[in-house]
Amino acid sequence: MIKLFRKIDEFKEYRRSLGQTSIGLVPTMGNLHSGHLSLIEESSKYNEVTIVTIFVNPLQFGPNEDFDKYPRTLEQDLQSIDSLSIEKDILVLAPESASEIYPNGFSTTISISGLTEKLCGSSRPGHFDGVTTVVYQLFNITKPSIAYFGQKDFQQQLIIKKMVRDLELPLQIQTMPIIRDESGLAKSSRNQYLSDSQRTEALELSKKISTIRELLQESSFIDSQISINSILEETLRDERWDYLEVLDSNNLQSISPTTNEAVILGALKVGETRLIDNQVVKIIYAR
Ligand SMILES: Nc1ncnc2c1ncn2[C@@H]1O[C@H](COP(=O)(O)OP(=O)(O)OP(=O)(O)O)[C@@H](O)[C@H]1O
Ligand SMILES: CC(C)(CO)[C@@H](O)C(=O)[O-]
Ligand code: BAL
Repeated sequence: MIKLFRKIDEFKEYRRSLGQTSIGLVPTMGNLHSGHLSLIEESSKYNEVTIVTIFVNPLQFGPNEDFDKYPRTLEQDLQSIDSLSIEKDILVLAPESASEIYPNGFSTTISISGLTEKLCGSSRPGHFDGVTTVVYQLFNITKPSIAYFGQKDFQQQLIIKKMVRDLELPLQIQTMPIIRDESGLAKSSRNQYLSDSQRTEALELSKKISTIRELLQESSFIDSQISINSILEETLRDERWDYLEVLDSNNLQSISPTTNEAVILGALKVGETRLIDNQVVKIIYAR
């Protein structure tokens, strides 16, 4: 059964009636695609009740970003969830206005330091404060046992895990693999801004990341370092690239001899659309 809530107070009352049952949370900004649906399916496999939140959070958008044009497609989203034919309960919380989440006078910011300054944090100042503030608020409202996030937003899921550890929040965080289309493009709501030729151009992102992954897999990190550095340097001369980096997947620090897993992260602007992607790879230090 799918049950839609547009008012937080009504949702909270229903949530109280559920008591201690296992609850999985899937926070989204809507315009659901197969990436989101994979999180919903995973949650409903392991939990009695799944809560999907659909909220385009104004706090995480910068002044010149796409908050106004971000696709809002609630009817279609409900149909997509329905088409999964999940037998367990799915609660969809889609607040009718931002004041449901941030009532008049709300003036708190949750701000995590350390992981938030680089990559998307550096090109989108304040973005992660907006994300952690809304996610904390959503955790508080929904009180899940576990929450599901996509690896596509790699930096985001690390930051959320850090928040949960630091504040000792009583829930688990599960990160789910990136769902891609047949061409290798990571599914993203923003893909729909792309023209056909831009979709082709967007493939540079996953291809470049794959090239670096292959280099890391083929040789030891020491051996591959020179070729990787020259790819990074050459790529970043092209202004469409916001970033392309190889970092320790645990803490987003530079790779060191104790790193056992790396993540290659990239952000590419295709026309007006900024897309992100990443791949995780085990590091080989010597052969
Ligand atoms: N391709 C994907 N595979 C797996 N999870 C995904 C994918 N795309 C998004 N998610 C996850 O779904 C959750 C909600 O993401 P969101 O609603 O921002 O979708 P999105 O498609 O990433 O949108 P955007 O285009 O704004 O980046 C996040 O945890 C995100 O990481
Ligand atoms: C986690 C999230 C739903 C918070 O608004 C958003 O950042 C997203 O969709 O990844
Ligand atoms: N999935 C990340 C949300 C954002 O780009 O604002």
